[in-house]
Amino acid sequence: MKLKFTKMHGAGNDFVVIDAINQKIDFTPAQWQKLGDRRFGVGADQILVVEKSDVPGCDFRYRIFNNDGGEVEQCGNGSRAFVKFVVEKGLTSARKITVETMAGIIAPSLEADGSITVDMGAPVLDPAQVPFVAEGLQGQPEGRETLWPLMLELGGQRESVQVSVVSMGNPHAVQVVADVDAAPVELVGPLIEHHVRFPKRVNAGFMQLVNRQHVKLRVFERGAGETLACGTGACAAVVAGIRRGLLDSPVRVDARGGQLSIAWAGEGQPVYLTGPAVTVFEGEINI
Ligand SMILES: N[C@@H](CCC[C@H](N)C(=O)O)C(=O)O
Repeated sequence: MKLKFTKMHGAGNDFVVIDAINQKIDFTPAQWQKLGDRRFGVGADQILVVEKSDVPGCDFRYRIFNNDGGEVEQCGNGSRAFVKFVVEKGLTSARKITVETMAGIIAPSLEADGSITVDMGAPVLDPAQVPFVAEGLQGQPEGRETLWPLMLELGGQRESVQVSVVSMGNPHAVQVVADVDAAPVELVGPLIEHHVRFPKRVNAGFMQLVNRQHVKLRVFERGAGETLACGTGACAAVVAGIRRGLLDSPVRVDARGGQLSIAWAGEGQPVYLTGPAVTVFEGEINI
């Protein structure tokens, strides 16, 4: 079939966005992979699908596929692209929408100046629900937060790293590093992503503290590798930093592909993600 798509990005985290309200979509994992493939397909970190929602009060349903073909629960940068897409395509005239995701309901708003803020919902902090297997491990209490040791096999050596575990609908393991540019993201990221204590795998964040309201962040994403920015990763990192008493809301997050801003008022409260969304081009592919 010929599929119409839009290529978009949010701070360099790139997406193929598909209107599945006006096109019939029933793809296999191999077809999602082809759309995400930078050589044999279009190329993207994630493929975002716009559908109608059956949930009362929800404007749309938002589905997310990593470029490895797997469907996942949430994507923060993608949610900004989502609202821009449905407004630009005339699928809604509202600028604030409610969107059903696999992880619950989120509410992105497109402002007149083009900026987009998303109510991402409250973070999940119970390790078992991340999910993270904490049994048998001794967490290190630090303020109200617990840091968990993760044992990694690095070139025949065993090394322990300390991570905070947070779910923003999808799982994150965040560690603080002294210098994010020197952090071994490509080496350590896959080991954390596939660590046995994360039964659904995990997104691995590496955060450098610049000051109490400014961090630098790199994320090795589950199912996509290192991306130029990760919206839920930025939310999780800031939540972890605030809980550890290292950061104060709002926090500027510098990713390699752009800048995000995260605000969080504390436990039980929603996380607000603000940043850009850009339409790059429209296309059609035989799939
Ligand atoms: N880039 C995203 C996250 C996409 C999903 C993630 N790789 C996962 O598997 O959970 C973001 O901006 O949040």
